[in-house]
Amino acid sequence: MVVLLSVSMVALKSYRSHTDRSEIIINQPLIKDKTVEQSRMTPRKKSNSFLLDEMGNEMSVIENHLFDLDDSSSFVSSFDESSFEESSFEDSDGSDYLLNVSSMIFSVNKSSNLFQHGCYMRGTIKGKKKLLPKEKLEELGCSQRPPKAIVFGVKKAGTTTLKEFLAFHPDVSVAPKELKFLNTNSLAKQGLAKYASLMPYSLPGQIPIEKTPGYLVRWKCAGNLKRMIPDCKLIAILNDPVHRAISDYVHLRYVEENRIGGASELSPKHANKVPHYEAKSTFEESVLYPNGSIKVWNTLLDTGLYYKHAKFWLDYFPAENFLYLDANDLIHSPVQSLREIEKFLGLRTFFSDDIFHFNESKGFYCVRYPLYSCMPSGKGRPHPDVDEDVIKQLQEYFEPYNKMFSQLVNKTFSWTTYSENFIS
Ligand SMILES: Nc1ncnc2c1ncn2[C@@H]1O[C@H](COP(=O)(O)OS(=O)(=O)O)[C@@H](OP(=O)(O)O)[C@H]1O
Repeated sequence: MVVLLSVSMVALKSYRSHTDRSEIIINQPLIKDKTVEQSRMTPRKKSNSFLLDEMGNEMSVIENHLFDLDDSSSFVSSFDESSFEESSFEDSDGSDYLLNVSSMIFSVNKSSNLFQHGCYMRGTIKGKKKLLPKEKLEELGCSQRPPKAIVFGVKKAGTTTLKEFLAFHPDVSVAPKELKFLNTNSLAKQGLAKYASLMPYSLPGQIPIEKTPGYLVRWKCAGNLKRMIPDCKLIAILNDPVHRAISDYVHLRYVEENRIGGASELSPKHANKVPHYEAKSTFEESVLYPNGSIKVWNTLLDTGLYYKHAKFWLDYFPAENFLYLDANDLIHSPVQSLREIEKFLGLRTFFSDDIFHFNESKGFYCVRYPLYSCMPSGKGRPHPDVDEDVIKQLQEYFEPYNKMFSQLVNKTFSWTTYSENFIS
């Protein structure tokens, strides 16, 4: 019990260190007669650990944090009462320990608006957002508005993570799913009102954003968007085209083998179109003919011709409407990428280092405050070992296009030039 109380103090301190208006109070220890260590070793049940939002909804935050705990073996092995107490009061580490606390329930004071985000309550069950009551929506001027900005590229460059990160900004309202609205002419013809009806609610001052990373390479989307939202801002995150192709290949094989949504990408009806996807049993076979020449028409590769795609879009929107980010920056310094977006969209500065923590086991930054959020399990799949000569051949193929793209957008990317030892 003594241990539980001391852990409670730590948790309280951790939250307070992050917000002035923290109203979070410890409600009660969940497991009264176990030590923290015992409870940490117990397989977690959803019902064992949750956070209540203002409206009394369970939030998945602690559940997610527990997932993290399983990854942090060094912490588990070094854990004991004294080390916990000793190190837990260090400022930056305190909140990490908070992530590992499973043995209590927090409740949020009803007067706190810590978990309100725009027209929603954030972080209700399974991370879903819950719309505010109707009267409140009216009072705040909430409505479904068409996007003012779109994350329009590129598939497998970290767009989901970017969207998840952006969703924390108080001045944006992000569509939780890819709308793919511009992909289909018949849908796009239904116009702005239809587009808006698919978007999340936003406050008058918020920027509504959707992310569909396929837009960049589907050229008809440019015309469809221009007709509806001629001043739309367009953001793309771009990774090394060789790495991207491998990631896309892994994704397609997974889709194919599991026959899940998206299988149409491999459907034979597309086989005569150029470009189209081809994912054979190995990556090498997918991108090279038996004689060793490159299948340039394969969407796995065509998508990485950023110069070609960006140039096409420039016929529809002025250069200042585009922001191209380097995926490696998002991986290594998410705040830098997000600040670039804030500047581009004219948003106030919100993102800072203490919002993120580096998840060692995933190898990526995740959000740790105000709610834990990390990439879903479908991301970060292991990549196959690709023949080094094939990698080199693809790098040689892409490099001239990478350079042309850099000139076009006046920016150097970490993958613009492949050095001798470039690791894909
Ligand atoms: N936090 C973080 N920072 C930077 N990059 C990250 C992060 N999380 C995931 N990833 C990488 O994103 C890859 C998936 O990209 P997308 O989300 O664009 O995929 S998708 O097009 O929506 O399917 C995914 O590719 P794979 O590793 O091939 O799965 C990850 O490498």
